[in-house]
Amino acid sequence: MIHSSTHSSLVLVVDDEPSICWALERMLTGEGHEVITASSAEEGLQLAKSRKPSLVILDVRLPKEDGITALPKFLEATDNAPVVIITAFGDLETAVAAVRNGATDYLTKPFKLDDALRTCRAALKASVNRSAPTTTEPMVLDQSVLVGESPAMQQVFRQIALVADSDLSVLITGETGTGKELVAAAMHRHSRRSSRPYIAIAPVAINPELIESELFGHVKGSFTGAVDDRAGLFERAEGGTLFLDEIGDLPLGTQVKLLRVLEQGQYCRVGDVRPRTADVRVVAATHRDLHDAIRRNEFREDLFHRLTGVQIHLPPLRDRTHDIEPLCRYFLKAMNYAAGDAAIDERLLTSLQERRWHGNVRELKNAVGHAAVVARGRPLVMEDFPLPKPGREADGESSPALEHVVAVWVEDVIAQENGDLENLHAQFLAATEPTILKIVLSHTGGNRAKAAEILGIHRGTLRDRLRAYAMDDVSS
Ligand SMILES: Nc1ncnc2c1ncn2[C@@H]1O[C@H](COP(=O)(O)OP(=O)(O)OP(=O)(O)O)[C@@H](O)[C@H]1O
Repeated sequence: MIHSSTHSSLVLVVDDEPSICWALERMLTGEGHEVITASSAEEGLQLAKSRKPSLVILDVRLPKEDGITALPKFLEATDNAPVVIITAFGDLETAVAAVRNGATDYLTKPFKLDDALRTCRAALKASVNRSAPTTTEPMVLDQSVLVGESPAMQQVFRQIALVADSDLSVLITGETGTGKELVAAAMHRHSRRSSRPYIAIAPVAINPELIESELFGHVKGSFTGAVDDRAGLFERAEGGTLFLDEIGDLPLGTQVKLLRVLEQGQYCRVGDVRPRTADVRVVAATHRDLHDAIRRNEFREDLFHRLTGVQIHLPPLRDRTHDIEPLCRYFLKAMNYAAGDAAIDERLLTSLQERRWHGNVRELKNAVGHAAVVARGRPLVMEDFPLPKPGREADGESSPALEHVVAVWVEDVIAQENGDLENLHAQFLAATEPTILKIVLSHTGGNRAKAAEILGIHRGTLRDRLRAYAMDDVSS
């Protein structure tokens, strides 16, 4: 429940949709404010000059001059009153342009009145300490590479726009392939650090013994192989942004040192006692549940709080099916696909929206690429798409941990058996099946009929398998 504000203010709403003006007017007069409305930027500016409102709510899509272009004029006309931008076509570039041009906040249609109210209240409160925007040059709205029309992505765009220019550390969460790295890059691109380096690394990809040296650098002779003084990533990213992917896999010892950088802005090269100062914004990402990692003592709680100045969550693609059409169109356009907009019809779209997409946007992107090659310029059909990536349907989540273990196992076998690799599938079954059989049989108290039912195999097959693994003694 939202509590009422105490002061009455004059609010100007500029929107060419009467229903929006009406809803906002009702909401704000209910709060004790006076509301005036205009249906174009020109009309709104006249009112802004003559009435000097304390808050302007400004739509982006207006009949003649658009809201983003008109925004600096509203700031001038109202002596920097807060402006909340509203748009039905919120994309990242619009959000960033709005904030750059001096908007206090950003709302995407359709919005909940409660959210709008909260935003207006915060904007009115902020108006007291408001200073002029640093730039009044309208930002060029270029093609966004972070595609999304779903309310969830609109919320992500809004968060990026509002925090891009701050130095708050950011934690981006979401399943694999949801676009975490893309969000980190967008945040850097739209920050005042954009002319400085953006460095992305995944600590899991680095030899654990070398992580600290990679991050902080080392001095000559500090360990075998340290033949020279070497700058680490913090030093190389000076003034810019460091993106740490899969932060949940960072060793505990390194977590302590990272915490120090975040808290004190200082670090030492490995083997050196001289602290160095870091001016680096850290953006981290993880697909893991860090609360769970904290419970298991695998992740430091203090570091978690330090990293989450702001948390941005990217929902799985199956929970934002609205994004599937614009993403497909974007990927096809990027490939210059001949069939253009006709490439996807309603039927295909429905089938694509029904898929689980366990590999999220990455899987969709690869699938569209595959389909485009198969279809060779004609409109796409479902048969052109590769089979779905398997995932755990039971809880609707893929299991990256399991995937990882399997990947490590397979790669190990390949590395060990180098030349004479054969029967890999049988080897994998032999390595994993006894465990499954043992656990299911113990669950059924040794009842084979029940176990076969749970496993979804014939009782005779189960008997043969147990014999093959010399597990005959587990029975009933
Ligand atoms: N909203 C989006 N618009 C356009 N492309 C996207 C979007 N989201 C993801 N992609 C594309 O999908 C692929 C995967 O994205 P990305 O690497 O950012 O995901 P991730 O969440 O960091 O994955 P992982 O956890 O596996 O590292 C990339 O090719 C990226 O360009």
